[in-house]
Amino acid sequence: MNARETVVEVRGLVNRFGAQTVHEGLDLDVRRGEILGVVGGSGTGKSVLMRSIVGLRRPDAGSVRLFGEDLLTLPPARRAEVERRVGVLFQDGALFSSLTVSENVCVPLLEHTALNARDAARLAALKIQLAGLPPEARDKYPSELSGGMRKRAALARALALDPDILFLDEPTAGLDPIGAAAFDQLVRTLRDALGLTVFLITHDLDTLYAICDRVAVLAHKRVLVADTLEAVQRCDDPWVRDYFHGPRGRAALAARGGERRSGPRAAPPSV
Ligand SMILES: Nc1ncnc2c1ncn2[C@@H]1O[C@H](COP(=O)(O)OP(=O)(O)OP(=O)(O)O)[C@@H](O)[C@H]1O
Repeated sequence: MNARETVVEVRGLVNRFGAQTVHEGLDLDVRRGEILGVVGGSGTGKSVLMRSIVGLRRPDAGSVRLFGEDLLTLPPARRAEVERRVGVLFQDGALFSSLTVSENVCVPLLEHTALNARDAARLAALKIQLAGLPPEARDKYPSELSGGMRKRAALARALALDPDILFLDEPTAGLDPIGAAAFDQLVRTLRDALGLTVFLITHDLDTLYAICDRVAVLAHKRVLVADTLEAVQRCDDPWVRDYFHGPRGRAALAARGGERRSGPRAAPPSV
């Protein structure tokens, strides 16, 4: 792994919604093989940043390069090739409610590969297993799953096409502490085993401490700092101070020892 190779390069990003400016000259690099935690107060534009990177939103200015390519200027066939290297888990999971877990995972396989239905279902079964779901989950509908299982089903779908980079938008939100810890470890195991790069939006301090190599803080319409957790914590910004050194930040820090995942998780700071 070349830790310095950049797989996502965002430069001078500007995103506006009417009179509201969400990003103003935002720069960010994501390096191959890292788990980058993306944090920031509610509404600072973490999801909009993710959508801009994966080509779901055309920014008002600036450039986004994914694997060296600007998705928005690529011809459709080339764009589809790059998109195949990207797995996305949206905040709400975004599973099709009328399809079973297996059918949900088959959707990208049938859309982007020449597999027939039977082979797609076989491959989907492997992805479902990889995401830590039992075989009996395959034929269940999303409404029949727990929140944690739904996240895993969405992860299985995000992994369907063997992506090189995984975008996860608050994957542990709403999970109980043990489920959240297990999901974190699954993400790290997948990164280690598959050599994935992970862009992980979170409010969860425990996730940052447990699995992130670097942390990017969104504030003041840009990335305030992107560095190791230790370096970020030294950043002299009021939001960073409150987030990391407020009561919940201290609780998460105190839990960093062996008991980190067995005790209560720090709740997200109110933002
Ligand atoms: N399609 C849209 N139309 C208008 N405004 C939007 C749209 N999408 C996002 N916004 C606004 O952009 C801002 C950033 O939204 P975004 O969802 O990226 O925030 P976030 O940092 O992910 O927040 P949270 O942590 O609460 O999920 C918000 O004020 C939101 O209302």
